[in-house]
Amino acid sequence: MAPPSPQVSKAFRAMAAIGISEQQVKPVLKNLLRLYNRDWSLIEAEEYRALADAIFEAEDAKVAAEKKKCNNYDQEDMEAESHPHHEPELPLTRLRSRSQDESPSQKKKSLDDEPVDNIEEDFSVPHRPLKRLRLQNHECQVSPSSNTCNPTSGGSLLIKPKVEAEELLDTRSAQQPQNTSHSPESRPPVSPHSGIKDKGKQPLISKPLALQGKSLSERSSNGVRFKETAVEPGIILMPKQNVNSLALITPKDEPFTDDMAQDEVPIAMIHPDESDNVHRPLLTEGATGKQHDEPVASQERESRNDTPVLSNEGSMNDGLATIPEGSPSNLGESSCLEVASSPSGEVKLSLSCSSAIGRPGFHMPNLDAILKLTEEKCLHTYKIIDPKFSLKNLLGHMCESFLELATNSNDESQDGSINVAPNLDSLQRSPAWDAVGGNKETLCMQSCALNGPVIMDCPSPVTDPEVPRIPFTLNGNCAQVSGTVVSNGFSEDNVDESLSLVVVQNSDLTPDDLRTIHDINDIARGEERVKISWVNERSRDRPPSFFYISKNLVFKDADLKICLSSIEEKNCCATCFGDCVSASIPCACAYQTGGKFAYTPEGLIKDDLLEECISMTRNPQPHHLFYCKNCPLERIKNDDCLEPCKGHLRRNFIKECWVKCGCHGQCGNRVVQRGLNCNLQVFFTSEGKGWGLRTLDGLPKGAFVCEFVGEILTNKERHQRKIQSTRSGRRPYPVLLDADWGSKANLRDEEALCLDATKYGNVARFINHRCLDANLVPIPVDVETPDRRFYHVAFFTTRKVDALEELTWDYGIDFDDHDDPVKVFNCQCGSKFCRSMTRSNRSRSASLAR
Ligand SMILES: C[S@@+](CC[C@H](N)C(=O)[O-])C[C@H]1O[C@@H](n2cnc3c(N)ncnc32)[C@H](O)[C@@H]1O
Repeated sequence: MAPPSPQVSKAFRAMAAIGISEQQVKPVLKNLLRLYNRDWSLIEAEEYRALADAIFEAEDAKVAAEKKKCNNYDQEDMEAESHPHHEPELPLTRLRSRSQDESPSQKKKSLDDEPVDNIEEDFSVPHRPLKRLRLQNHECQVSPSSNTCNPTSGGSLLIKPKVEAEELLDTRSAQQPQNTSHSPESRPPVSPHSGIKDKGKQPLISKPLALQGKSLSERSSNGVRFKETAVEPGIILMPKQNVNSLALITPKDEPFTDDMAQDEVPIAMIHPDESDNVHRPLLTEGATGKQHDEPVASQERESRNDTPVLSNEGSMNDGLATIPEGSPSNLGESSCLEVASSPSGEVKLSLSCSSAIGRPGFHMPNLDAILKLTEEKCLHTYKIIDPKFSLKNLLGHMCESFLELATNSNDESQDGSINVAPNLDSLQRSPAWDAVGGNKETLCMQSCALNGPVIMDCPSPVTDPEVPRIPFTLNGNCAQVSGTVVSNGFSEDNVDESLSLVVVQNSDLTPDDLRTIHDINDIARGEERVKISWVNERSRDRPPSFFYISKNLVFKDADLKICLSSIEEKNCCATCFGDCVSASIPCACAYQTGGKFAYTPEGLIKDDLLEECISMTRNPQPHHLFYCKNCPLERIKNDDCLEPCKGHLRRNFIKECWVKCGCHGQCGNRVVQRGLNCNLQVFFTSEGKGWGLRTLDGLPKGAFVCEFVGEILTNKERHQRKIQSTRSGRRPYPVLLDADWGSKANLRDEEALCLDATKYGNVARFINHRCLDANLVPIPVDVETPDRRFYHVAFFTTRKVDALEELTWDYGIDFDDHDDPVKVFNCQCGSKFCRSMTRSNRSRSASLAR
């Protein structure tokens, strides 16, 4: 047993001095370390004040949760009596839950249940049995007994979507007492990749809410448990109530959630001075939509600090120069900030958020609430500690700065830092973009004000192409277009496009803009054998800009050599000729698939192999799993609280013939390497999933559709990107190549690889997730190297797929695993087995029961 680090011991001692036991300290400290990215100075500051606060709040919450629990139990007892035969309608997942209950993972004790002796171990490299087992497609829960490695085994695949996504608390957690009995019926459905989902098997403070402003949401039998889920960026999160601006230091971007239970108050808050009026609407008296006549954009000095605020004075229609500042790195790819000023010194700011377009359930939030929530996010993200901080003031400062810079002729930033070009999104929404095709002037439409997709008005024709204009309105709730209020998504019928246009010079287009324009007819830009069209029947959004590659490419550090010399006799069929699949005796390449070729002569994957792959993916058994002693995924976190390997799923591999084989290029055992051959289309989904991929032709069961192509990264690089993407707002879509990690002890970081299609990728980056019954299954395929640290991730149809049906695969997300660093989205897959859906159903019924 390794001793705890001196810092940990010191923290224990400091807490002991104020009467807090190590047992109380440990879980909170662990999570603070995570939250603070192991910045001990934050924890040690002010005599460990943050730590003490978090512990005290956790204790308070325990009491509150206890009360709630009692209430819920009473209610549930009543319900149980009135519905004694209620069964969840997910036989598959229930079945799996049962097996999970029997899994060794279930024997894991909760952190707080551990004897005091074990506490120290948590702060050393864990060589003890898993204290928590988690199983997902990518980070699977495993049995300690399965710590064996199968060199021929496949690996699990992982999409880690949107690390920058914001988190929501799981209201179910807040509303339901923790089920410690783990009865299968009471469990939520599990990830098809996970096989095991053991909620409540250990109390965990995944984030010290005292320092995040989050409320306590759940209490376990012997500790506090915070449950969170995530929501993708673009969704406006509304705190329910009791959420005040926090004046505290929070090292990570952990925004408030809209699932905060009503009686929960964020911990360690310092309430802002009410007299500060921080929650006054940014734009006053403008909620009527009468923007043409209303005065706007004057500077009204705030009494407290003399910063200008935005109010409605003067006409915004005359002489306003619009300066869109499309800065994806700051605002996210679907947002842009616009600054408009008039010669008389009036300045207005407008935030466009196109990701709200077409989002189901979109509604106009209250402006006060938006300001409040944004302030809270600022407080968290930027560690602003002044309780008087106000977004309104900040925006006022921005207007001031704009005026200063705009009127100072010596300031060089006029040409540099303020971009007169529209952002990409604006271009993409342009109805006239196709028509002008990148000519001297380009027309684009701006949409969406502070609070959603609002079409902006453009009453005056543009006369000077050097000064693009987007006269617009920001009235707090919605804007008017030609007399029609458009408040929720594009209402194309109502839009008078001529009034919503702005002239932008072609020279202002970024390379990203231009690339997107080139992609109009073929998103693959000729890189594939077939063209891939795209269509958006719901809005004017265009697909995101990225570099299309049809083959994986090493980014930098990946230790991957593809060389002929590594292909031995046994790895190829040098003596074959013609078509191996039609030969009477299977060649050496069929060895990996049990001496039978994986494909039929028609090029479909054979049914028995396919069914096995599907079953393994949807319902993995313990023997499908292995875990590494020193898991690269855990190691790269460089965490004091190094967790044991969460496990990896074995999969069946397909081995295709290749250049060292004697057969010809059209051999039936060369399917994936020939690339995609289906008529696919990228389209904008109607369910709020963004873009998706569909097939234009019907596909038979077992057909190869495409592979997941991207940059080959080490997981260390992935981790670094993840951190960067959180800052920049870009969304990484990595897929782990962890099939063979177990075959080598101490895999070096350069050997632990994954694929990232965020910037360089193929059409697979558009395939959305579907829980359990997806129509695609990913299968690892060996082509050019027997080294299974790298392989192709190929998608095959799990059943017959109709023309125009969306193609989906199960990312393996465990929507209930709030300890997972992957931030999940609000699943809209529509499957009756949707794991996210059943969770919210449970949440709803729990709240009904209250
Ligand atoms: C690999 S991308 C798929 C393409 C993506 N829809 C787009 O527009 O680029 C994964 C992202 O798509 C969205 N997504 C995928 N499946 C979803 C689902 N079932 N429900 C909601 N959003 C989904 C999530 O935002 C996720 O982070």
